Amino acid sequence: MNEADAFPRAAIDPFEEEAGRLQHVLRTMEHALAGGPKPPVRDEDEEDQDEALTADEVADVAVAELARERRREIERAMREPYFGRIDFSPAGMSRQRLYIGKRGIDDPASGDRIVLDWRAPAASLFYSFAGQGDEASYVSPEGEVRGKVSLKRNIVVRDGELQRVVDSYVEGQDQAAATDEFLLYRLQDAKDSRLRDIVATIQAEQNDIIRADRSLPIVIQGVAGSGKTTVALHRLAYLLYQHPERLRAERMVIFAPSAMFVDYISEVLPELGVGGVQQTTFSAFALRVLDHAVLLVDPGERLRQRFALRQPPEYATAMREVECKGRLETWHSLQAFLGESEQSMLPMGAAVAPFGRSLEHATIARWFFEEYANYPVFVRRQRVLARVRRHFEMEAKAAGQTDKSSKRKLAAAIRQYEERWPNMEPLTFYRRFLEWHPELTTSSLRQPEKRGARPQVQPEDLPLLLAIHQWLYGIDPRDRFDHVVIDEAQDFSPVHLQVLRAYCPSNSFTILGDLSQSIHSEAGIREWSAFIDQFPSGCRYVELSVSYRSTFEIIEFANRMLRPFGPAVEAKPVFRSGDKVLVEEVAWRDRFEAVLHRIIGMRESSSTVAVLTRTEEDAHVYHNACLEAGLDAHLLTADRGDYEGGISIVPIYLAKGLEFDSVIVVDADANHYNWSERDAKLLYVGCTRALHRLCILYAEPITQLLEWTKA
Ligand SMILES: Nc1ncnc2c1ncn2[C@@H]1O[C@H](COP(=O)(O)OP(=O)(O)OP(=O)(O)O)[C@@H](O)[C@H]1O
Repeated sequence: MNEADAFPRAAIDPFEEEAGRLQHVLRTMEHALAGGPKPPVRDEDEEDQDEALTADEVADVAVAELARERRREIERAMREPYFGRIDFSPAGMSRQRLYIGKRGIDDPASGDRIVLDWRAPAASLFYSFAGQGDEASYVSPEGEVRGKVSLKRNIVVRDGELQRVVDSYVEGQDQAAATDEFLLYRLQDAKDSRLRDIVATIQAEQNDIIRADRSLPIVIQGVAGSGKTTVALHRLAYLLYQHPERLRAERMVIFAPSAMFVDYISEVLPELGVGGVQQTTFSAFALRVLDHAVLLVDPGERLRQRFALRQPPEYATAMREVECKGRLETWHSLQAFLGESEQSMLPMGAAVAPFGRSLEHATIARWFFEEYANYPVFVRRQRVLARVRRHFEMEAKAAGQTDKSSKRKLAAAIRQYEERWPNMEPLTFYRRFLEWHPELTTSSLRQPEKRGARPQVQPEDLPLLLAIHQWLYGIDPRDRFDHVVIDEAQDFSPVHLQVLRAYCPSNSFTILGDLSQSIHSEAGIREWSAFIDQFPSGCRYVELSVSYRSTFEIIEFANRMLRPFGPAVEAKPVFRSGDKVLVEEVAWRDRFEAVLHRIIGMRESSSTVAVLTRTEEDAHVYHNACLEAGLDAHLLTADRGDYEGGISIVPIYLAKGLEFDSVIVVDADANHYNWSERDAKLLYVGCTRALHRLCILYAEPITQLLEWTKA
């Protein structure tokens, strides 16, 4: 796009200039639509005849579908063809006006690129240029391109109409304030029920992560609301654009904390034009790989126990087990156990052939332990059995024993030998491993199995079961990933990562989380080094400290909650001021009335409002109160797979990762929140869910955690 300016910019009002340009781009796109290949209209009879299509017809259908998709893309892009412009003069060359959009657009007549895809190398200028001096550069496939920027402009187009033009940098003018103006304008919007893309306002530190080298694993510690999840999704879209030959969407995965969260983030990638990326939870992935041979003990029950106000006595033991199962030492111990188990995998004695020579144990052992040593155990078994079968068949042939009854004898001998091999179910080995470690045996696995019922395991058993599955079966090529994103990674254990690394041999990982939000502490990590150290050949570590979600007042308030509990990376708010955080005492008997009153007030200006309770039991009670008052409120519990927006009643621990325009934290009293790091983190998570308004209700005695913040 080497387009020289048609008009000297100073003489033209930016809005008028962009309105003219927009018309030109829209006309070009209309021409592209009118001139492009028209998909043939198929009648219903034809559609019914799919099975009878010839190869040429199949190819025609594929071409027609491509044409249809291309038209749909252009129609979508016409609603918002671009969102930014940067005027850049590469050294020794004339000025280029670069328009940046969600997708690249070409002028079909001239072949010129009139809009750059946001992921294109030159588009990086739009995100990395922060207006300190006019020098800028970007890395193109040919090398670094240096030059000067003379204009950076944000442009809002909705449904093909120009709405707003904000210059965040104009050569020779002091524009420092305008840099944030557009971001603030975007952040002030009320959000709907889904996470959205941020292509128009990606910040320099986020851009750096999105475009980071795919071959180096990256660990990101980001404060609440710093855009971790959003950035990870944009990174996937970027990597796919950048490496179309090496990466496939279906071989990329994002591990999210819950099915509800998967639903909440499900629209970002399609908005970015990316389909097919796997979005799942670790448990769902593990159960699928294990072919659902085990059932997960109700995960909701574990959460209810973990966040109950008073835990049963056996809870502490269960949590010690969780912690222990996540330690790398346990994984190493499992590997040692599996190494030893290998010795007992091969049946003792010879494979006795019905005709001719039998096979000595030593020969079979050489195959199993030496020749096939690099294969997973089950594959070794299959290869050995195939070789034994061939040997038996050859011996029978040599002995002239090829009639029907000899064949039957042969088959029986092979079956007999096969039956001497031990059972190769991962769970069998896991049970034996637990016998080695009685301190790790969960009550669920100790229970006698009902006939035909699938055994139940806890979430922390799954990584170890997967490790055994890998040892037995290796990795199915269909389960290999080109890139793995782990969100809320502070709740993953070192063993989770150790096991996942086998599914992604390229070590292309994006791992993100926030240690200040680690409310499942026994299950997760305390330091990022627990992950970083697992990549001896290098791993990048980045901290994101600016929170884009919440107002200045909310972030300041939430930060105070954690201060007594040691060093944490504190969130820095974007200077977006809003309402004061309201901390209000209510009489215990009036608490429902107070909440209803607040919900109704907040709902006037918020599309999403959440009432955050300390326990799931409380969430049920508040939900009932809302229903009785005629409010259409949704109860979010651990087994829910979708998130609907509107009014939500949620236990605080399930709200992690979500956000709401307004949040009411209820029952912030000493009975519900102790002076403890875990409860401080719970309140921190709750407060940082709010974008615009935060209200905290308590009945005396107020929790010390709040008392402290008031001091
Ligand atoms: N550059 C940006 N421009 C506009 N909005 C942004 C930007 N970065 C983040 N946001 C917004 O901030 C909010 C928080 O983003 P996100 O949920 O990705 O953060 P997070 O770090 O994963 O938060 P948490 O750890 O609290 O779950 C979202 O509404 C997102 O759209």
